[in-house]
Amino acid sequence: MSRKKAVKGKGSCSKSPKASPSSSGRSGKSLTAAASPSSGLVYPSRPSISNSGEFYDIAFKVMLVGDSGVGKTCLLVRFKDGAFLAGSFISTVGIDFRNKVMTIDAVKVKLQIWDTAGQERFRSVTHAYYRDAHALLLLYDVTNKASFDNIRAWLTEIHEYAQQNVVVMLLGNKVRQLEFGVPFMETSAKSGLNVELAFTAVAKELKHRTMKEPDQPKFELQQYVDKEMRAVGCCRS
Ligand SMILES: Nc1nc2c(ncn2[C@@H]2O[C@H](COP(=O)(O)OP(=O)(O)OP(=O)(O)O)[C@@H](O)[C@H]2O)c(=O)[nH]1
Ligand SMILES: [Mg+2]
Repeated sequence: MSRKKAVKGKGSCSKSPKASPSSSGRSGKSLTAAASPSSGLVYPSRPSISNSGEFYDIAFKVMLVGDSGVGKTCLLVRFKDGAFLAGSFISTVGIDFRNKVMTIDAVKVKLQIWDTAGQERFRSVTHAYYRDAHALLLLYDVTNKASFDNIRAWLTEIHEYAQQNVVVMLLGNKVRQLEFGVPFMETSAKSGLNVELAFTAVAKELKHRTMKEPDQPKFELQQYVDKEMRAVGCCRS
């Protein structure tokens, strides 16, 4: 299988407005070029020159959808650049994309990730891109009930505009928002998700408080939970 180089898109997390498909900027140009193959799936046959210079074997289009403010742009920036740009919220205008090449089972997989505007007024723009998407990440904000209540409406749109076999994943974002000033984690009594961990973490905290050794570092409950979740790939049942 021959390899192709990935072409860079751009994006930012609440930093600058995104280009709409009609814009003439760099993003707008990338968008036109990337949107053209109707199958969406790309099996490159020969290498080509690009900005990012990364080779890949196979490419997929992934779309981020969900209410405005749930954190789609931030999630993409975190995934692409490993950074969280906190600060004033600037809503995405239209649609934009960024590429990331990952190695999955020794295969270089390029994800072309489309960051859509959650605002209602851009819906007709984003609908046009659903058809080519191989996967949709549907986000809600765990601190915003309305964004969760709207999931059903988003799924209706997805069923209407996306391909039938599109991969859909629901993501509850902002789980580290500690606005109540207490450690936080998500659990599921039904699946068992994180249940063991929740009780273990509390037991550890209590034990450390009770049996405090003077030269031992302070036990940080949230840090422990984060570390354990990372160690098991986030989810334990
Ligand atoms: N605490 C916390 N804040 C977040 C998180 N993700 C995003 N935010 C904040 O939420 C706000 C909205 O984030 P965006 O990523 O711009 O939201 P969006 O879904 O792209 O919104 P639209 O572009 O309007 O559709 C910003 O102020 C971010 O800093 C998170 O995981 N935790
Ligand atoms: Mg955005």
